[in-house]
This record gives sequence, structure tokens and C-alpha cells, in this order.
Amino acid sequence: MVSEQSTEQGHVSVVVRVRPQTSWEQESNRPRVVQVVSDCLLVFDPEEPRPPAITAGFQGLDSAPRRKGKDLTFAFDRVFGESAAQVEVFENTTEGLLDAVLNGYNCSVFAYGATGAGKTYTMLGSEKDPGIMYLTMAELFRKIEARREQQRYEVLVSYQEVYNEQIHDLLEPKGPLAVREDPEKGVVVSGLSFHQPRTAEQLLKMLARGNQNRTQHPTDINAASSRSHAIFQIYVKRHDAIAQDLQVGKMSLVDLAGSERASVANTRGERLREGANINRSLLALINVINALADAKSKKPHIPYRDSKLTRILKDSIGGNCRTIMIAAVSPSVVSYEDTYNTLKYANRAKEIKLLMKRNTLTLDYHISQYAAICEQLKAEVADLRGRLQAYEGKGPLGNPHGLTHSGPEEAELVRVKEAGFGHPGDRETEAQPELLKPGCPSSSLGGSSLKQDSGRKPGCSITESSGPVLPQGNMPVGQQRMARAQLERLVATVLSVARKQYSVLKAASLLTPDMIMEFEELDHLVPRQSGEPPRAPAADQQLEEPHTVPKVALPLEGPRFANDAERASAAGSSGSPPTLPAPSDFKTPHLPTKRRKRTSGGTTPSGRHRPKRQRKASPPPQQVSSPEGWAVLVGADCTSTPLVERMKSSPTGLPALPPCPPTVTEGRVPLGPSATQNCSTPLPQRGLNTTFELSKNPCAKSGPEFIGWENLQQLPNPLGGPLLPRASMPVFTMKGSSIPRSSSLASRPSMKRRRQVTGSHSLGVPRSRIARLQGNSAKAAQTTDTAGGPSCGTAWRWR
Ligand SMILES: Nc1ncnc2c1ncn2[C@@H]1O[C@H](COP(=O)(O)OP(=O)(O)OP(=O)(O)O)[C@@H](O)[C@H]1O
Repeated sequence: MVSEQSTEQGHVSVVVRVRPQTSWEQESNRPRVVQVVSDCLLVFDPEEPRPPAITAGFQGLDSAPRRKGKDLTFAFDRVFGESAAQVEVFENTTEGLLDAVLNGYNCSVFAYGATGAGKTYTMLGSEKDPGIMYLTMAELFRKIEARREQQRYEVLVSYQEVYNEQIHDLLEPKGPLAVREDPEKGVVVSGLSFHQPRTAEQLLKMLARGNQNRTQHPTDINAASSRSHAIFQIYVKRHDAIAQDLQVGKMSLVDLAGSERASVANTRGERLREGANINRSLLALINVINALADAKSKKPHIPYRDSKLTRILKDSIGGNCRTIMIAAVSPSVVSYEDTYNTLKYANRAKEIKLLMKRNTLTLDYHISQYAAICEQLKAEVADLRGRLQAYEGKGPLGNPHGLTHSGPEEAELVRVKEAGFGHPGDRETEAQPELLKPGCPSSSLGGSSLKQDSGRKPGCSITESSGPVLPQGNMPVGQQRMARAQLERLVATVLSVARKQYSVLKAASLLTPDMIMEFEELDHLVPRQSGEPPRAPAADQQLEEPHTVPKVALPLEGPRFANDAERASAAGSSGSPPTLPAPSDFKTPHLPTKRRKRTSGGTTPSGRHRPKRQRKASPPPQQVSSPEGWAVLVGADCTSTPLVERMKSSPTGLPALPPCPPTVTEGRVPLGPSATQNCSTPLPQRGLNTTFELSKNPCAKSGPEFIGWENLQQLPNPLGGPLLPRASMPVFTMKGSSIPRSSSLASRPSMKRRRQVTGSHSLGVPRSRIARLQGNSAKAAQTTDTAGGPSCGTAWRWR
């Protein structure tokens, strides 16, 4: 692919070279019809008396206007008189193009003129007096040598002729070659050989050999008349060591066959046919020149296809090609008409406009990009190797990831690390894996959730500050106790603030039943969070070996209290922080009714409108077997409540660390009453063990300190069954205020939707990475399936 980087405008340069008279012209004392006035001016057929020098051998020139001078003045870019040396012509024409060729431009030099006008002499020259082709190559090699340190060049040459409308390779003669146009390469002569001369001397030999293959035949005008158009092309490929680009310049040196008049050249037979083809192709060239000169539009029709010559030279005449036309003329009156026509066409060619564009192969840009990509891939491979070695070094044999537990959480943790989140140098992703705690769902580790540090669900990282918390699976017992102590202090602080708020609101009579309920919940939950020693062995086991905990139903809640006083007494005796003062105006019997109304939408007893609960995405709540008994409604999730919003906006600025409800499961299928709650109640027929598991979080515990607000938090069963408790309804949630107050359950569908979205989104990031690590992808996928919707942080975001 060739790109065009820079352009230059200009016109075709036209120079005229007047050859010296031949010996027989001198002997015949023929009058001159060309007078060189200056380096740029000549006068054709000047008005001056000429002696009648027509001899008997040149009857064909009798019609030449000897007496009647045209006296036409032509101006060209350069005019070389009869005494001009080859080097002078070269230095004032082709040499100026060499730099352009070396910089990736196309250039061409044509020698145009009548037969015997000196075209071949100018272009090829002789061994003693080499012409432009040789001088060009010699200078080209010299320039390349001078630039050797900056750039690296390669030179290729080809030499072909167009004879009788057929293309022949002059350096490797074979059959006629076909010409075609390649959309990327331009004009291509199929089968044309390219050669790489190392020195100018090699090139000179090549030219001599090629010229021997060129079709030449003597005519009356030229004893060595070239019967073909010779095209010598030089390709210069430049490799720039700094810019890493590749530029290819092409120079075409063309020695056209001379137009001839059969009557003058006295051609017959084959020579006559040759002359006809020569003239036809030259006519096509003239038409091309005229069309290019007359081109007004951007895409004029140029009749390149009228001849093989013009087809080959399509990209070497005007346009994107610095072009120099060397018009060779004879000064003798014998070539009066030919000289006149040549000067006219040369003068016409001056009008051809050029728009030179540098040819740069974009391939080299790709190569430079490949180099960068290779370096990037190398770095990535090295990084992956290092991480793999780190995993292998940590873990026991057969467990390359250093996991002591085979639970899904570790697999998830590994998956996240493998997904690149722990990439060195990435501060955000470096820190995130440390925030991971076994039990945190996979979805919380996704890209989006990683960016929202605060989005982790409470309990996933137990810390008073924002410092990282090591996964408990790897955390020593001492550290776990310290973390727990921090949690207790934090919860105690939060509880204190809540109490103050409660008192203020109560004094201002601003408490609503929902708020009361929420404070009650807080009061209920906090003691369990705030450091009560775990009672159930399973709970301790969860802390240290969370992945060995079997999936069991949650235990029953603690004993019920008949009233607030009893509840407060029980809480105080348990050693937990004092509970909230029980609202005296709290009427427990009202709440079931209120709940029923709320679930069906409409208006609450207080007159506020409550949105209708969206049951569609919510799993069916567990039916309670007995009105007196509590079943843990694990489907309740951590959703936002106004209390949290108020606390977040509290002047204390304390972080609202929400307690965590018992672990929820993927399906959010409510857990049936456990044996300790109601041994006679059969468990639901659905696969509880596959859908429920206990949270490692101490807040998941339920026990004696659970304040019996059964009536307050009973919810109507949509199936018409007994009322459902919402004991596990979280107090601190993260959702925005758009969620209706006290609508934790109502927000469950949205939570589920959010979880689904989060899960898919977050998993989308690692998935592509995992694809590279086949050995772990299946494990990760399995993890997602088995623990995809569990407890903490699945869709939790701090807002
Ligand atoms: N500048 C010059 N100085 C000396 N001799 C020249 C010069 N130009 C041409 N000649 C001589 O003129 C004769 C014809 O020149 P040349 O063969 O180059 O003509 P031509 O244009 O190539 O003719 P044709 O088209 O038939 O091939 C040759 O003998 C050549 O040596």
C-alpha cells in the first residue's frame, strides 16, 4: 500500500537539445533552421537569407521553406546548443531529479524528437561519451553512498522496449510481455526482469547489453535508427532507519523512437510498418500530452490506453511524476518539419501540470507497529510468567494457585487475578484483589465494581478504615480478631449515632413506623455485629475455613420477647451494647396490617403512598409454617433505606457500614425454617443445599439477641399463606433514595436486576482474559454458577 505524504505542484520541464550537424549535413552545407538565442530561448526558422544548398541527394527536402522564415521564438526551461556536452545536459536535467527519486518521488525523462535528432545519443550515449542513463546511475550511486549512514537504499533497474506495439525485456529477452494495471502497484509489465547493479560500471554493461537487444535498423536518415521506444526504469527503495518508513522512487528514462516520414526516411516493408507503429504510438503520446495539458477537471480523460507506450508511461507523464522532456532536434533544414513539430509539442508539454506525491509504503508503518506490539506482548508474557511462578511458589503441589481451599471463592479470586486485575503497576487493580474476601461473589470483582471500591458489600472486607483486608481464607486468626475488633468499634459508633438520631426524631415527633422499624432492626442487628462471641461452631468455622462450611439452612432466630422491656433486658444481659430505646408509641399489632397494605400498593395508614411491590423478579418468599415462628427470609437483601441516607448525610460523617444479612443465594429462594426454629416444619422441597449457604459474616448469625419483632415485620405472603417475617432485612443499604422507604423487599427485584447486570458486566471483563487461560476458565465458570449469586456484594454499590 502506497500512501502519499507530501505533494508538490509544478509543470513538466521541457528542455531542447540541438544536436550538431552531422558530417554529411556539414558537407552539404545545409542551412540551419534552429538558432539558439540563450539558455532558454531559441528561434525556429529565423528570418535570414540562406543560400540554396539543396543537393541532389535530398530532393525530399525541396519543399522545406528555405526562403520564408517562420522566425518563431520558443522558450523552454533549458536550451542546449550543439556544443552542449552530455554532462551539461545531465546536470541541468536529470541530476535535479535524483534527490526526488531518493526521497520517494516518481520522475521521468523523455527524449522526444524526430529520427536522427539525437535522442539515443542523449539518453544512452556511447561508451566514450555516455549519456543520461549512465550519468544518472553513476550519480545515483554516489548519492546513495553519501547517505549510507542515514538511510539504506536498494536499487533495481529494468530495461524494456515497445516495438510494433509489443513489449520486450531488453535485459532478459523473451516473448512479448503483457502490461496491466495493478490497483496498488500501478502499471505492471508482467514478466519484466529487474536487476540490481552494484556499481555504475555494472549498469553500463547492462545498458550496453540491453541496447544490443534493442531493435535498430538503418534508415536513410539514421544509420542506427532505433525502431522502438526504450524504457529504462530505476527503482530506488529507501529504508529510513529513524522514521522506520519505506519510500520507493521510480525514475523512467525513455528513449522514444523517432517520428519519421516515410517519404523522407525512405522506408519500405518492415521499416515502413515499424515507422507506422512508431508514429501511432507517438501520436498517442502526443494526445496524452495534449489531454494532460488541457486538463481542467481533476479527473480528465487521458487516452493512456491508446498505445502500449502510453499505457506503460501512464504514471511517468505528468501527474504524480516529475517529468522532464528533452526535445531533440536537428538544426538542419533537412528536418525542418520534424523539428517544427517537435518544438510545437515540446512547447505544448510545458503546460502539463504536475502534482508530485511521495510514495511511502505503509507496510513499514505496520512493521513499526508490529515491533511495538511484539514488545508489548513480550512484557505481557513476562508478567504472566511471573504471576504464574508466584502462584506455583505459594501453593502446594497440584495446586498451582496456592489455594488451601478449593471453594468457589478462591477460584474466583484466582480468576480475577488471572484476569489481569492484579497487574503490576496498576494501583487500582493491585489493591482490589486484597479487598477480596472469600465469600464475596464473583460479580463484585468485575470491572465496574472494581472501580467502585465502596461498592463491596459490607462484610466482604471488615475494616474500620479503607485499608485493605486480606481474604480471611489466608488471614491468620489474630488478624481476624483484630479485624473483628475494628468492626465492633465501628458498629458501636454507628449505633451511637443512630441512637442519637432516634432520640432527636422521637423528640420531634418525626418518627414514622418505618423509621421505628428500621431503628429496631438496627438495634436488632448491631449486637450481633458488635462483637458477640459466635455461638454456633459453624460460624467460627466460617471465619477460618469458610469454604468447608456445608451449605445448611440458617438457624432459627433467638427467643422471642414479649415486649420492649424484655427485649432490652435480654440485650443488656447479653453484654452487647445497649439497644435502642424501644419506641413507646410503637404498636406492633398495626404493622402486619400495614405490611399487607404496602405489599399490595396503595396508601399506608399514615396516608403515604407506597409503591406496589414488584414481585416479578423477586423469588417467592418462604412461607412461614407458624405465625409464631420465624423463618429467616434470606431473600431480603441489603437495599437502601432512608435511614442510611440520613446517616450518610449525618454531620458526624461516619461511614455507614451496613450490617450484612444472612447470606443470600443465587436464586434468592427463601430458606425454610431451620430445625432449631421449627423442627416440625418440613423444609421446602426445593434444593436448599444447592441454593443456600451460610455467610461467613458474623452478621449472618441469628440468635437469642434477635429481638422478637415478629408482628412488626411480618409480611404478607403473596401466595396467601402466613405472614412472612423480614427479620433479615438489612438496615444499612446503599441504594439511592429512589427506592421507597422501608421497601427493602420491594426493592429486591431491582436488586436482582442490578445483580444480573453487574454480574454480566463484571464478568465480561475477565472473560476475554480467561480465554487465554483455559485451565482456569472452566473453574471460574463453575464458580460463577455455584456461587454466582451469593451473599455479599453481588450488586452492592456505595452511592
Ligand atoms: N549531441 C550530439 N553530439 C554528437 N553527435 C550526436 C549528438 N546527437 C546525435 N548525434 C549523432 O547523431 C546521430 C543520430 O543520433 P541518434 O541515433 O541519437 O538519433 P535518434 O534520435 O536516436 O534517432 P532514431 O530515432 O532513429 O533512433 C548519431 O550518429 C549520433 O552519434
